[in-house]
Amino acid sequence: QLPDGFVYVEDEILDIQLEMRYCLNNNFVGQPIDGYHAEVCILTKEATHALKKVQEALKKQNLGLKIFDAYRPQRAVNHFSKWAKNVNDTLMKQEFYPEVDKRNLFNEGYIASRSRHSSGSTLDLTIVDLLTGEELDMGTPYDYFGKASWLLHEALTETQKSNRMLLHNTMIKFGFRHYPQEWWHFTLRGEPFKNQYFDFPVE
Ligand SMILES: C[C@@H](N)C(=O)N[C@H](C)C(=O)O
Ligand SMILES: [Zn+2]
Repeated sequence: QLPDGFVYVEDEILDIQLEMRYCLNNNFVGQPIDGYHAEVCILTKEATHALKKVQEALKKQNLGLKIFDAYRPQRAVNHFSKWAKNVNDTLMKQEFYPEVDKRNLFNEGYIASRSRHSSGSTLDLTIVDLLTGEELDMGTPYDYFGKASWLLHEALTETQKSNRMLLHNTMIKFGFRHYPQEWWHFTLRGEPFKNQYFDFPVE
C-alpha cells in the first residue's frame, strides 16, 4: 500500500521500461541501496500523468522511455552519504566517477543529501529505440558523474547532442524541469510534495 498520492508507474504506463539501478549491483555504490526492496518504480500521480504524455509523444517516433530511478527513500540517500564517507571504498570509481574525487561528489552536485527524488516527483531516465530495444547514445552512461554528463557539454557528437535535446525538450514540453549537471535527471514543475522527504521503502 503506497501513501496517498503515489502510484506504481508501470501500472499507469504499461509499455514503459524499467532498470531500477539502486535495487541492483549495477550502480555507483556497487550493491543494492537501502530501502530498495523490489524492482518497481514509484512516483506521484501528477508526475506519472505528465510522464505518460512524454511516452505517448515519443511513441510516435518509435521511441520510448526507460527509467533508472524515481521516488528514492531518505534511507537510500543516507546510504549514499555513509558510502561517501568511506573514502577507501572506490569499487565502482572507474565506471561511474573516474575524474571526480569521491570526497567531492556531494559538494560538486552529483549526489544530494536532501534529494528531490525523495519528494516523489523526480526521476532519472533515458530514451530507447523501440525497434532495436537499444538505449539512444547520450554520450555517457547513466550516473556517470563528471562534466561529460552536463547537458550542454561540448565534446559530444551531433547525434549525442540531439539525443540529449530530444529527451530534454520532450520532458520540458510536458511539465518537467531539468538539472543541468545530469542529462537524465528531471523534476515535475509544481510538484505536490515539494517540502516533504518521504522514507517509505520501494517494494
Ligand atoms: C545520484 C544521481 N542519480 C542523482 O539523482 N543526483 C541528484 C543530484 C540527487 O541525488 O538528487
Ligand atoms: Zn536523479
